[in-house]
Amino acid sequence: MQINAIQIPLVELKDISVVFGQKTALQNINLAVYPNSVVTIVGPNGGGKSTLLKVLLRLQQPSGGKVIHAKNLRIGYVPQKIQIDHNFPITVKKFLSLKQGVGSQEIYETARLLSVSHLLNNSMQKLSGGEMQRVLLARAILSKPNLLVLDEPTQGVDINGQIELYQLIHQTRKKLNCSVLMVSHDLHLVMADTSEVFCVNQHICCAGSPETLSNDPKFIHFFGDQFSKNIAVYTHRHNHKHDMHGDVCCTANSHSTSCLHRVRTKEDEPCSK
Ligand SMILES: Nc1ncnc2c1ncn2[C@@H]1O[C@H](COP(=O)(O)OP(=O)(O)OP(=O)(O)O)[C@@H](O)[C@H]1O
Repeated sequence: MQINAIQIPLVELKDISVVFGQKTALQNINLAVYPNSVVTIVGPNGGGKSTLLKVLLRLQQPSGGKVIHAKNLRIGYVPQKIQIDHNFPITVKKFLSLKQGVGSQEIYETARLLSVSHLLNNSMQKLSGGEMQRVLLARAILSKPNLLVLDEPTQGVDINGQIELYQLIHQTRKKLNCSVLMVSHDLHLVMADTSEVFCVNQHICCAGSPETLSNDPKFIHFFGDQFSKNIAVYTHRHNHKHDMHGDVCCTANSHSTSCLHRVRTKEDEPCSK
C-alpha cells in the first residue's frame, strides 16, 4: 500500500458515473490499477461491472467523471463474449494474425505460451468454451500489454477448465510482468492472486485486500493440494442494502420507505449486514 503512494497508476477512474436513460448504471466510482497488481471486480448481475470496464477502456463515454490512462499504457482486452459469423469460417491462426503488426513467429510463441499451438489450424467456430477463452487470451497478449483486462474470463468453461485458465492467466501475468483487471464470479479461485477486490453494485459497495487462505478441508479435497494454497475466501460486510433496482435503500441509520428490511420497532435489527 505504501508503494502505491509513489507509483503512478496505469489507469484511474475518478468519480465516474454512467446513466442510460432513466437507469443509473454507475455512480461515484473511484478506482486505480497500479503496475504489477491484480484487481478483481465482483458484484451482482446488472451491477455495472462490464460498463465499468468499458468506461475504463474508453469504449463507453461516462456521463460524469474522468478516465486517466498512463502514457505508457498498453491494454490487452478479453471481452465477455465475441460474435463469430458462422458463414465465414476462420482458423485460429488467421484470427490471431488479424491483430495489426503481428508476425508468424509471435503467433507461434504466444500460441505455445497459451497451450493452443495444436489448435492453430482449427476453425474458430468449432472451439470449445475453454479453447475459445485461451485463444482470446492469446490475442489479447499479442500486443504485449502492461494491463490485461478480462471480463468474466471463464464464462462457459467447466470447473477444471476454470482452474487451468486461472493458472494460465497467473503464468501469463508473471511472464509479461503486467497488471490484471478482471471481472470474476470465481472468487474462491482468484483471491489468492488478487491484490484488491472491488464489489460493484452501481457504486463501490466495498473494497479491500482479500483475506488469507482458507483451509477448508472440503476445498482442499475438491481441488487437491496444489490449489489449496491458491484459494482464499473473501469475506466482506456491507453497511447498507440495495432494493430490487439496485439503489441503496437503507443503511444502518436510515431506511427508505420502499425498503423491505426497514426497522419497524426499536427492537428490530437494523439492516446493516
Ligand atoms: N448500452 C446500454 N444501454 C442501456 N442500458 C444498458 C446499456 N449497457 C448496460 N446497460 C444497463 O446497465 C446496467 C449494468 O449493466 P452491466 O452489463 O454493466 O452489468 P454487469 O454487472 O456487467 O452484469 P452481468 O454480471 O450480468 O454481466 C444493467 O441494468 C444494464 O441493463
